[in-house]
Amino acid sequence: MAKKNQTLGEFIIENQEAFQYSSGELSRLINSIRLAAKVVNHEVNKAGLVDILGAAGETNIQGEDQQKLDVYANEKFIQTLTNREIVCGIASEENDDFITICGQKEDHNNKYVVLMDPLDGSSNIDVNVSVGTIFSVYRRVTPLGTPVTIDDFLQPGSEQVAAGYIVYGTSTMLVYTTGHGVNGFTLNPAIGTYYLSHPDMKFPEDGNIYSINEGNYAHFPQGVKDYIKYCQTEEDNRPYTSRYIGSLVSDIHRNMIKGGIYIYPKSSKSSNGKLRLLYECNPMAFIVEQAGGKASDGHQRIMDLKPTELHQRVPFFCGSKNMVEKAEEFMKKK
Ligand SMILES: O=P(O)(O)OC[C@H]1O[C@](O)(COP(=O)(O)O)[C@@H](O)[C@@H]1O
Ligand SMILES: [Mg+2]
Ligand SMILES: [Mg+2]
Repeated sequence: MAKKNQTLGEFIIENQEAFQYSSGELSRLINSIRLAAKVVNHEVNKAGLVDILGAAGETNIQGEDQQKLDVYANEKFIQTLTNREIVCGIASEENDDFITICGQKEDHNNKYVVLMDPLDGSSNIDVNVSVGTIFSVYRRVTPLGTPVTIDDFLQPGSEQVAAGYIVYGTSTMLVYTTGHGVNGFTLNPAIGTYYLSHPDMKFPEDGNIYSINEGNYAHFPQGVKDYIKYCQTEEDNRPYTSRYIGSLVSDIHRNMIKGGIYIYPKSSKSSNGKLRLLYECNPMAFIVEQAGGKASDGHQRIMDLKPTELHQRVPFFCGSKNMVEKAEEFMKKK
């Protein structure tokens, strides 16, 4: 049983056996993410003092202006994961294609691939609003000793062996699952150690917070418009409260603690919405489901979707189980 204030290191070792493939590699992988997150956290915390604010001057494959912190975080996570000899491939929001990691012995014998959003909530970096990092881990499907292929990355979310996020907010927290519940660890920056502050996190089945960028209302499907009206109607425990930070990690983290629903739907401006299936929606869906919540594209379970492209986007409905089911009812009607 997870002991409050246990360190992340202790927790990882103690729970290693629970992992079906436990041979220590996944523990080393989580440990390397823990380390890279500390390095990024250090930079985030002093963002105004060092030359890390603003655009980096490049655009990524999504056509977005990369922020300096996007590039910095991307480099730190790739470096740390590569140095630890655990991954055979990495895919990132900031890299057009996946990266093959052949290992120091160049034998392609590592078992895991990592997909990541190194810096989530980029539009909030320069305005000192919380941002995050999201990661998703799979066992490779191609034979050991051969270079990874796209097949190792295009696996349905239900095949994830671990997923998590780091939120760089008023405090820095690492929240993750290996399929045995969800646990949250808070970083004590003075000593650089994460402590178990949120054992066995549970997503309330109901809540009264809805999170959606209503600025796009005119372009939303009718089902979403009707659900927003439902949230705003004076009835039962409604109207709900509208909360939207604009950082996926922070919006879902808040809703997981308080109860609520986050929606980034498709719209007449973006036929598949904005969020990326492989390194935003799948990992958040794994965590949310492990905490008792629900995640779909408005119709189908996110983790049942068969990915076809590295950077594909999907509509995302995620949060308290009863609230997501209500929103899906409205989507069905239209
Ligand atoms: O500004 P919008 O259109 O509401 O989009 C906000 C959403 O886009 C994101 O910033 C996309 O993620 P990145 O910042 O990693 O590109 C989410 O974190 C957030 O929920
Ligand atoms: Mg993101
Ligand atoms: Mg990002």
